[in-house]
Amino acid sequence: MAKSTTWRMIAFFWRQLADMKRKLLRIIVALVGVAVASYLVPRITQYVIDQVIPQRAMGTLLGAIALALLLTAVAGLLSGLSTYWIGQVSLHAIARMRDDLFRHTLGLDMRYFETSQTGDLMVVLTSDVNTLQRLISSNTLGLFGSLLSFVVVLVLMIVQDWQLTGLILLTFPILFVLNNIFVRSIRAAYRQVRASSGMMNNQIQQALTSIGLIKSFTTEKMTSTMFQHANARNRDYQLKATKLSATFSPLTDFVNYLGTAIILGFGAIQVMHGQFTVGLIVAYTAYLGILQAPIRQLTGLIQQLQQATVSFERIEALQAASPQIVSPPNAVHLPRFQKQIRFDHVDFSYDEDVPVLHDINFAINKEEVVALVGSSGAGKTTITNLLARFYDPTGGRILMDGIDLRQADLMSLRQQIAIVSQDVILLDGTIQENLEYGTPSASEAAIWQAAEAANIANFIRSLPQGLATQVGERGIRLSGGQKQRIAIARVFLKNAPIVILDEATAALDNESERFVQASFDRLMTDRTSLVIAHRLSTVRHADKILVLEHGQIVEAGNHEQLMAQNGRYKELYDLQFN
Ligand SMILES: Nc1ncnc2c1ncn2[C@@H]1O[C@H](COP(=O)(O)OP(=O)(O)OP(=O)(O)O)[C@@H](O)[C@H]1O
Repeated sequence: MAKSTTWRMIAFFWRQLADMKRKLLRIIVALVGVAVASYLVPRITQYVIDQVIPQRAMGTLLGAIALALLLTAVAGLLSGLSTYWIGQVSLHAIARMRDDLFRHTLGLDMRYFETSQTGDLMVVLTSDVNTLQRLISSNTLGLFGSLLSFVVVLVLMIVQDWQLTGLILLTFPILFVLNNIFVRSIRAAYRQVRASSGMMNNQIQQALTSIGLIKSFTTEKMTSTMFQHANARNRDYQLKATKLSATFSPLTDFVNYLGTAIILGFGAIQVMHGQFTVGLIVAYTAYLGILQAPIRQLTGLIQQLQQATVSFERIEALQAASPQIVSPPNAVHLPRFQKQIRFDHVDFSYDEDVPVLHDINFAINKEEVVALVGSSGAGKTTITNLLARFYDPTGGRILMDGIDLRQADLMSLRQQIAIVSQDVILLDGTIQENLEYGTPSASEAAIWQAAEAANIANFIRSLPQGLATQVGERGIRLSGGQKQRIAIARVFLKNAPIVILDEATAALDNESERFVQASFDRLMTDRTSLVIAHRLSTVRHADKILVLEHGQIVEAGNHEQLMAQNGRYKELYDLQFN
């Protein structure tokens, strides 16, 4: 599994890089340049020691040093350029991937978001993508440069002295095995560190978001003790990882030096027998460094690769999630709503075995107000969810002017529906930005008109910064009623022919309630409304009231008719009235 994921990941990156082949070629040329230069510089050192010094050739010395400097400078320039180019290529690929993933996520069904943890999605969209970014960063791709140098230098060394080269290579398996052991144990350690950091973060997040709860139940001490435990665990795991690193570094240094010792010992004996020069020993010591670098990097890369495959699998899972609620291939563009919305024998369940709506039949004619009443959990919100096509019925159909919603272009449907729900969502930004959300082309006059209609214009005018006042998390605190009226003004601007209202005026005081109610009434005028009614005034004036119980319509009619029936509606009515 892990292996095939690695291949899929490589294939994925290859596709991402497909239109950047010319840049890749430039990078490879630069890296070859670096490899050749890093081979040549020690050769010059060798030449100076073995030829120039014995001959006391001053002119040659200056030339050799100038050449070495020039080569080093060129290698530096090429290496800098390749790092930058690699960064360019990989950052482009990652940015594109992040865009694609975000767009894809926004397009997923409501059901997907309701069944996934927001925290998990955040991890995929941020840290999993970052892990992949690290994998294809300059550091890692730079490994190919080191490998290139490795091969070039190795071949040239073998040609020069295969015996000594063979001896040096003896230390490499030890280095590789040592690295692998380390990588494996440090990975286990870091897994624990990550898990415990995650736990700690969750605790912090939960405490900050439920600070009111903590204070009112005076659970500060309990909460901080719990945090202390998590923090201590995290510290111990970190320490374990640090200990591993601390042990490993000197060990590698020792094995690395073993290589130098071999060159020194073997080389010195050869020099004594006149078969080797001092310069060659110096050059070989430099080459040893060039050979050792990729081995260290390689094990680092294997570690990153393993982390990245875990991330890649999660990203793939997100990519594989495909929305069911989409426009069909030959979608009908819904013209502006004309006559009637009809629920035709609609059944629905969120989970297969728990039916929520059963055989729902009703019609809403143009400019009518249809109210949904019934006890909590009866299915009122679910009906509105189906009308906005956040979900599809599991049985029956919903028609708008005779067109099945599933046949319609989704945009053309949702643009005709405005929703005012109980939880008002204001964005971090100015009042104006909140009002024109979804209608960015609105003129200032239209904005004020909508604000007037929603009974919020006077309040906005009373603010020193007016429409430019910041609201949301970092802005001024608005009352529940003010927030709701901003949301209503937003809906006025959208000017959709159909409104879904979840009248949540219960939480408001009388004064605010009056304001909000007045703007609701204005909103419903000349529009077609489906209202989850909590208040009697709306219910009374509704053209039709549907009484829902356990997902079924048990009574339907207007207020007078239903009162006369003396059934469930009257019971609910009396309950509220008394
Ligand atoms: N996303 C969901 N996934 C699974 N079940 C759900 C989901 N949303 C609602 N339900 C269930 O569907 C049933 C109907 O819920 P719905 O929200 O439509 O009721 P409601 O009449 O609007 O209630 P309330 O007046 O309390 O808002 C309930 O039993 C509820 O638990």
